[in-house]
Amino acid sequence: MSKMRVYEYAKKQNVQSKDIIDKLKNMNVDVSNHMSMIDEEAIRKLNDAYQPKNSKTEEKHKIEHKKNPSNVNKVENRNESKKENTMKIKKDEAPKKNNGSSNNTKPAQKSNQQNAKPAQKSNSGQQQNAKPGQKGGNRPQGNRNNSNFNNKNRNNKNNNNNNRGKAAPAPQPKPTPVTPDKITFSESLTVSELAKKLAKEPSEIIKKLMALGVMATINQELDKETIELIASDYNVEVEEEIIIDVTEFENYENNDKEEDLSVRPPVVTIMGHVDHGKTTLLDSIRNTKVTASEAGGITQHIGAYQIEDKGKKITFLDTPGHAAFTTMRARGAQVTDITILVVAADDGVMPQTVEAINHAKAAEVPIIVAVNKMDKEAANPDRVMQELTEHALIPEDWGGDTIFVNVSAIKGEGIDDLIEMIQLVAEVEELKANPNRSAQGTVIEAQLDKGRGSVATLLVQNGTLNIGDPIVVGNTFGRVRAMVNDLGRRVKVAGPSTPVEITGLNDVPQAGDQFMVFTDEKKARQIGEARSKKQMEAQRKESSKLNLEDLFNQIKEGDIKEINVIIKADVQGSAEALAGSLQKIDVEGVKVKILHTGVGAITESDIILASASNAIIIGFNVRPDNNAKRTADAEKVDVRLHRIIYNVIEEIESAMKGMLDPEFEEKVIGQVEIRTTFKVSKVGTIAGCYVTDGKVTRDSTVRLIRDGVVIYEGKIDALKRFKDDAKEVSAGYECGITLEKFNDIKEGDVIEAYVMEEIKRA
Ligand SMILES: Nc1nc2c(ncn2[C@@H]2O[C@H](COP(=O)(O)OP(=O)(O)OP(=O)(O)O)[C@@H](O)[C@H]2O)c(=O)[nH]1
Repeated sequence: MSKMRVYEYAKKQNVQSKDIIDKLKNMNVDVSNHMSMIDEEAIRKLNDAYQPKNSKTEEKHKIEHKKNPSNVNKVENRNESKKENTMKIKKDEAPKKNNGSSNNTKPAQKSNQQNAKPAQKSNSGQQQNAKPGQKGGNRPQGNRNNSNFNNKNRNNKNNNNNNRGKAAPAPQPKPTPVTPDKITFSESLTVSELAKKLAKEPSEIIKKLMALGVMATINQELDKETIELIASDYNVEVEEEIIIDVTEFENYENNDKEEDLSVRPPVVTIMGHVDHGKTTLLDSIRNTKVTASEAGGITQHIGAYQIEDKGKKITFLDTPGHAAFTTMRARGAQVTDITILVVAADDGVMPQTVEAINHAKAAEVPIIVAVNKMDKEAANPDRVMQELTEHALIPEDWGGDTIFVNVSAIKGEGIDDLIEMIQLVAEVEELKANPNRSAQGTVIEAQLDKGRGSVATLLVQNGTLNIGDPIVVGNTFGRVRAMVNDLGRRVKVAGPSTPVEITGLNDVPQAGDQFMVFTDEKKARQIGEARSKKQMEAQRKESSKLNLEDLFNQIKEGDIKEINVIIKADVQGSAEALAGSLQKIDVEGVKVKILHTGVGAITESDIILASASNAIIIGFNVRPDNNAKRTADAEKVDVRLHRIIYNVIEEIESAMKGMLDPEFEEKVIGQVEIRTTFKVSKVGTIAGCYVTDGKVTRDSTVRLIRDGVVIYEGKIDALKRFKDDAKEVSAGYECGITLEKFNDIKEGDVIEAYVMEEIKRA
């Protein structure tokens, strides 16, 4: 073809006809409109003009994409596909260039080398060919930049199009995929993913796995060991990429330098046996030190408080008891720096004293012993010391290193000494933090407040917390809206070891949850949501795991049914009380299993957990949010809302009774004596009877007893009174009875009639 019309050429170059007309006019080629014919010479000139410009246009596109931020995603995707495309082109181009300049990855290089031979052949074949245009299709694609080639082929429109348009499929045999030298993975790979990475067919991998004794399907996840095993079979190195989980607080580096650190107040927990005076001691310390200095301050119970003595602060956790201490530790929170072990001087070491010692020791927290109730006549501090030595708490006076302070919490005696000792231990411990960084710490308490929403007491352990800080607390997030200290005063900042009550979170976190401040709210939200999702998944996994284990237990224990319950309450205390009461319900054969307890409204995640584990949700003084309601309807989850614990217990108890398979009991309804028998052909033996006790009914089950031995048990075939069928015959009457498929009836036998009755559980 020697000539073509303007619009044809425009179409070929993917430009407007007008552009072609303009260009031609600039070249002094006379054209009038898009239908005008252009000759070979003009086409050549146009080709020259368009070839370089095309690549420029591409460049321009790229730049434009980068400039336009709204296109970010698109650009990334395009770049992705471009990358892929580039890889493909490179592989095919490689034989020609074969310098690996644009692709440095090993596998690609290998592929280059391997492909080198056939491609060279194809190239040389082309060189031998006098008319390259005729064999144009055989050339590896990517020729569009070769203007020479294009020019020489200008009379072959199809060829030209192939070369100019998308990469033409190379007719040369598809190069066999090359096994890479090294593959990378993170966490795990499925069989098909591994096959792809190794450039093998999945079936081949499955066969290899079979040979190793692993029966795997194509979508099965393989662990590191198996991946390594398979890869080593192909001499491929495996590298595991560790993906840093941004949702884990531990993954955030704590790069405080020594010079950034300054002394922080100690955080003290008081533990001891019941009634040994923990609460009185806490109050006593607070009263002597707080109210005195902060006259007029209305003390607030926010779960922790601070006192100041000689310019030095001490933070006390206001939640005495081992439960709080251990719950926090169980959640990975180490908040206590010093433990005060209260032992009543008149009572000595008791079981919970020992428990407290063990908790403190396990947490490696130094112990100060406060020997309390010294005002009592029966006080015997020496005995306390003596008993504690058995638990490796040896007083300094006796050559040990445990500080003992004698106090009377009720009289406020010895409190100053105790505080002095706390300061001393704190000094030895060199407790430090960096106040000039974003805050992190632990939740001491959290609850849902009717007016204020989620309220959490946070203990700042490092950094300084400010009003307005974007924060992630456990699996919740938000912005610190307001901060109130232990005196009920609004504060704007809270430094290390300070307890503050904050509002502004989207949900209620749990005691012991960690918190962390982030630079912006978006990030906080992202991380908070991701953490919540992660926790939900973990919970779901946990529940299915538990169910499996329970299944096993059920088999062992003999068909025990259980009722799965999720409790959401307005305060942690109610949730725990309810959980405790429900677990105490005693219905034989059924157990209550508390899957989850939490504080706050019933959320969608609760419903999903319930749905996944077939649980009932109990809302105590809380209600489901709208999302939760919708999901509950969709998932058909039973949500019960209550305000009185007793009602909940009653409801669950009856549910538990209803759940049981009905239990039947045999109830004897009558006795019948056989006085004579008749043999009737086709009917069998008819017993002529007399009902001696109760009655016999047509549908009762009967036992034929001879000399005290049951010789038949079954149904009545016919019950007759004289010649008529009877429904029932009562004591004192005669009747005729035939038994189902049983004729060996003898005079003197006794028929016992009974029914099975369902027993109502008490
Ligand atoms: N005589 C005397 N009585 C005390 C002293 N300290 C506490 N008590 C009394 O001991 C009892 C128990 O005190 P709490 O402070 O409630 O003891 P607790 O260890 O907090 O008790 P639980 O909270 O039940 O574990 C109360 O009747 C107090 O008044 C003291 O120093 N001297």
